[in-house]
Amino acid sequence: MAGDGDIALVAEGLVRAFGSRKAVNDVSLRLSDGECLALFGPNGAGKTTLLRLLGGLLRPTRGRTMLHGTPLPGPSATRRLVGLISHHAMLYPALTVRENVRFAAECQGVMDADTATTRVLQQLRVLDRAESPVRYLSRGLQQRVSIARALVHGPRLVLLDEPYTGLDEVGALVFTGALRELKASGATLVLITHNLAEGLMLGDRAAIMKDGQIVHEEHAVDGGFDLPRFQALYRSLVHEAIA
Ligand SMILES: Nc1ncnc2c1ncn2[C@@H]1O[C@H](COP(=O)(O)OP(=O)(O)OP(=O)(O)O)[C@@H](O)[C@H]1O
Repeated sequence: MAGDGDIALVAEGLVRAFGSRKAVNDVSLRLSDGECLALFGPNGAGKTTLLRLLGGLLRPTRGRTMLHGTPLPGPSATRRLVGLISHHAMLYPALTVRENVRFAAECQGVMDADTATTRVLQQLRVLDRAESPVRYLSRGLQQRVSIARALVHGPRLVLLDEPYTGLDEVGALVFTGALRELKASGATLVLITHNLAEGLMLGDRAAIMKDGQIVHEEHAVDGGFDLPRFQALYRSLVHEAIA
């Protein structure tokens, strides 16, 4: 699309219906390289559905998503640019940490899967457990391995659905560091979290979803957000939804 050179992700008029219910109802977004959108909203607002549409993991009922000018879901080369991190570890429990991550690297066509695996395990501070079968790891460590697996191929669009669930303080810090590095390398991030402080810390932009629509969006000012003001705004929108 002309003029969209630095726009990594463009979503236009996305609608996704399940039966007669529209889980996502006319959402448009434009995200640049290195930008992080923090996405908030009450349960059932449509956040996960939107994330899956943005990653080309779900086909929209209407509208389209373009990643660097290529429609999603697109060819596998384009799909390889996407990494999804959720709070479900979805690892092979009998395989070791290294085997799980290397297998993902190989499936994603990474040239030197061994080196990439070691690098990402080091980044997530789980290299010392590389030869342990995943089933012997605590839930928090399993979550770090699942993050490593999602990042091993160096995705340019990283979709995060409540990724901090199950991480302790150290795990959360290590993970935040990894996300900052990703952003600095130019990856585009979309982060769903119910923790406003956490989301606003990483986000350059913040959006609130309600009933399938983005009802509020704002950019960070001077590199940050006014947390108390945003919390009050969020509560007023969500309480209005409950009333
Ligand atoms: N596969 C599906 N089939 C039918 N309905 C679905 C499906 N996936 C999602 N929905 C419905 O779409 C709506 C939005 O769900 P979604 O999971 O996107 O919300 P969410 O904002 O991520 O919620 P939460 O904060 O609870 O994770 C809900 O009403 C949900 O029941």
